[in-house]
Amino acid sequence: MTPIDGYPILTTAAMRAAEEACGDPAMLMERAGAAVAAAVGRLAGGSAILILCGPGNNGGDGYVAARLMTAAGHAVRVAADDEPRSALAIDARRRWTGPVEPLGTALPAPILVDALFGTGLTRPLENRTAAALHRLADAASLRIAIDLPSGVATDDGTVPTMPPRFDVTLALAAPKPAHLLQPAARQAGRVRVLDIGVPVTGDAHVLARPVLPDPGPESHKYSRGMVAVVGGDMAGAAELASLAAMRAGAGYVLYLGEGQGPPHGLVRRRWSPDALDDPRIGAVVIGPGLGRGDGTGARLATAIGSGHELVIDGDALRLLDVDAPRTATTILTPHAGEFAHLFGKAWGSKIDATRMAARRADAVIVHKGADTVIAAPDGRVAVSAGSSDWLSAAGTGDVLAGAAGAMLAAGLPPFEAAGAAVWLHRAAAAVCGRSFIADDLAAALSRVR
Ligand SMILES: NC(=O)C1=CN([C@@H]2O[C@H](COP(=O)(O)OP(=O)(O)OC[C@H]3O[C@@H](n4cnc5c(N)ncnc54)[C@H](O)[C@@H]3O)[C@@H](O)[C@H]2O)[C@H](O)CC1
Ligand SMILES: [K+]
Repeated sequence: MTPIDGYPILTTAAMRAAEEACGDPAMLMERAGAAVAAAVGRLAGGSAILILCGPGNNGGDGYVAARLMTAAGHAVRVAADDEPRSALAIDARRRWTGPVEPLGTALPAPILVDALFGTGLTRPLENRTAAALHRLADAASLRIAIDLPSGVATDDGTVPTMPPRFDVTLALAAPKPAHLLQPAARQAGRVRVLDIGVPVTGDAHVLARPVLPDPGPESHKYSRGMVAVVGGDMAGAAELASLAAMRAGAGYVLYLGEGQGPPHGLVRRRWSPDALDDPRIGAVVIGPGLGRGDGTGARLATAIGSGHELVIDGDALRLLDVDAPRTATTILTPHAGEFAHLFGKAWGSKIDATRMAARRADAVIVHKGADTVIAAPDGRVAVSAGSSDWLSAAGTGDVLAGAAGAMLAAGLPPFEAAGAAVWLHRAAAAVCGRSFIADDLAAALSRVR
């Protein structure tokens, strides 16, 4: 049972290919069932367990786990409506010698294990199946899904049938898109991977703890990274981005706009067309509080023309022509609305859509949300899991843009810089707890840095 950070994310097709490359499928199901039995046995303590088994190999895993847990002394019952269909599941069912209760009349148990459907779900659950699953889950004190909560679409995280909210989901071999993408991810609860000896690789990964650029004895403010934040109509947003860049570790932050006041470490200058001429600038952040008034387009054109590495956020995303050639390394940080404005209707999952957008814009894209997806033009993807719902507040995007600027200016390549910023932002939100404001979030970057 390992946490998912850093794991490759596999679609159904990729998972099947990985399984097929592994040889004997019966042995794989036995290993999957054994891994489930060990994990559920540990989570259950001595409590009674009810396993719901479906007609495919997800159900097969359930029958194997039921047999092994019973042999290990656990009190296990099995409920199923459909006879198994796949050869593997038929064999697993045959080797379960206990009774199989109908789902509709099965009595609840404190530990509910959902082995109804996994990666093979092709349509919504039948009403009676969904009703039984919800009834038994509601009555349980611990709900565990095997591979996926039954009812979610593996590859895009949509929910053909809304499953109950699980406490734990045991992903077999690797996480799948539905473990990370909303709304499915929310229903999965804590996701842990069970290693069943299937080697997995891919170019999409769960965002892992970054290696952050720390200063050394030889460091000075410019070597730590100089960030220029271009201000505009709303000084507060650009100031928040500036503060976040400082808190994320930049050695020198230059705020180019109106307004004054603390922090005293922030260098303030009015915007001028030659304001970005300083070659020591490592990254320019533009968009937070830029507004849409006169001159904002010219500021964006100056920033793009400066050749400095760029973080383009907020209002600047409304002005940007994503298809126009750019020479500078660029990170774009759209939320869903900005993403739709820039790239039109999304195709496929959020992972697919973000990957295609990164190729098209030739930029690293941070597609924000409760399931932030980061994609690079070369096809690499990182997905952030488990961010705080309290991040849905004004100004938190400005903080992310500033942090991304700091990471770029410190010398991280753009995909790594974006990932590091998203990680720090999420970690800062976690230490802020509930109902924080964007200023608290920016301040908390220092604590998680
Ligand atoms: N990852 C691994 O290495 C291993 C995974 N295993 C488990 O196998 C399942 C996937 O099995 P599969 O048989 O392909 O799919 P399902 O069990 O999810 O169900 C398919 C089964 O159900 C029918 N069906 C689909 N949708 C519905 C519906 N809404 N209502 C009724 N019936 C439906 C479909 O036609 C099929 O007959 C994976 O998740 C793992 O749990 C293996 O153990 C091997 C190792
Ligand atoms: K399941």
